[in-house]
Amino acid sequence: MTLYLQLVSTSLHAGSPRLALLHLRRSCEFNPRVSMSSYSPPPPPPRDQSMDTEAPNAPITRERRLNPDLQEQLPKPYLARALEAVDPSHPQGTKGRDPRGMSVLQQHAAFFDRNGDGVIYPWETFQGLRAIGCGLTVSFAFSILINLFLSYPTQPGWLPSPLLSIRIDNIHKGKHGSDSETYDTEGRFDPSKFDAVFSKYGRTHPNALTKDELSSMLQGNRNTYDFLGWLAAAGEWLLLYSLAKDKDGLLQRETVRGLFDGSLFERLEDDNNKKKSS
Ligand code: HEM
Ligand SMILES: [Ca+2]
Repeated sequence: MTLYLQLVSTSLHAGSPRLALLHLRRSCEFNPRVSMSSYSPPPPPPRDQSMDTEAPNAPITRERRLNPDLQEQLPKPYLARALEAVDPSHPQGTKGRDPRGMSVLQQHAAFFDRNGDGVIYPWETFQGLRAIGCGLTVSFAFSILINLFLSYPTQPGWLPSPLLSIRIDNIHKGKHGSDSETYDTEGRFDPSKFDAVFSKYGRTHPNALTKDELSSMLQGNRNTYDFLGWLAAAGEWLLLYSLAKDKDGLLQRETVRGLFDGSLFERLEDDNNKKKSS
């Protein structure tokens, strides 16, 4: 092509516009031999890294994976749900259950409000624990511990409750650190955090945790120096594991989803009543 353009200029200088025109047309014609041999593809555009969930220099991000396709499995997974504990197989939450206007965290606690007055006394926690199949000693110890821990932060004012009552309207104030962050600060259910429990730690089964995986999760969720949070989270998850693991020793995703909205407690109570009456 450069050759033809040179010929155009020579022809013009030689006063031959027709010849110049001919060379100009040739220069514009497609010449596959020339173009194939000298063609080099443009460099690929730089790879878009903005969606990466793994950083090469932070191997922990490769070890504890996120599910990059969650939004194809559940609408708006980033949106914390106030009333329903949703996941890809339950996009509407627990079917046929009335949340009674309560946040997902309130529903979790309300199972233990045995007379439905919005307040949980230690003996109600004890009765609730007994109802879902906990032994006498465990129920006694946990009812004291849970009410000791949650009573003061959930009171409406500065005064502590002498009877260690827990107020369900303020239960979000009982949140502690080193948890899975599935409940948000206001007690909603965050589907993306719930999914991360299993994408990060469910290595042997995608939708369940082994005992060892549960222990790694408890370690992984630890915030620095948050000793109370470590203890509380360990107490919650280990009690859950002992109550609701399946026959293979796995903590199933569906069991944990039910834990969050409290429907698991209702199911365990039913199972326990059936066992007693048979
Ligand atoms: C069998 C009884 C119970 C079990 C197995 C249990 C288990 C759990 C688990 C596994 C969590 C999630 C923690 C995380 O996201 O890492 C949790 C959170 C919570 N539970 Fe329970 N729970 C029980 C009873 C109660 C009771 C009686 C109350 C209060 C009345 C209560 C209040 C809370 C609160 C406030 C949270 C939020 C903690 C946070 O995310 O920081 N739970 N529970
Ligand atoms: Ca009550």
